[in-house]
Amino acid sequence: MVKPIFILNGPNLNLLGKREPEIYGHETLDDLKAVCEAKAKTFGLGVDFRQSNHEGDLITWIQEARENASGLIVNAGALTHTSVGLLDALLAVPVPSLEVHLSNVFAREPFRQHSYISKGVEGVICGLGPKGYELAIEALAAMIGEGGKK
Ligand SMILES: O=C(O)[C@]1(O)C[C@H](CCCOc2ccccc2)[C@@H](O)[C@H](O)C1
Repeated sequence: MVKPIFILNGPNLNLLGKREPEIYGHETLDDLKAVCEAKAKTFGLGVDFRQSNHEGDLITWIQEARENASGLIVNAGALTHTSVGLLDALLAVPVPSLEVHLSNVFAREPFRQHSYISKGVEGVICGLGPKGYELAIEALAAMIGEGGKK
């Protein structure tokens, strides 16, 4: 049995669809979960989709992914721009990992244009909304199929 893809979402992503639709779209987090589950199913993969407003939860879940995930997608929210703890956790993950952002962070405020966590993943997708999550799942499916180790 192939282990699921962990999809971990950080602070304030529980507000998706409720505020700032001009930046983050109208889809709710539940809508995004459904999109991810449907996409993963086309590759015969399951999804473990989580969200927390707490850095420690995300660190614990990334550590859990070491043994229990076939791949990892992280949208760390604002912690992207602050957290060495998340980077250290990601550096210890042996499975393929990708960073995703709904918005094009490079077209926004300067402080959003640096990621502490990008050094801990294989690749980054940003600016494509929920499609970015779908593309990340497609990429992970290919990476997992190629042997799946970082
Ligand atoms: O574009 C992304 O996915 C971000 O990770 C979203 C973060 C924000 C999380 C969502 O925050 C919301 C706030 C209000 C309404 C909806 C979402 C932001 O801090 C990053 O720079 C880029």
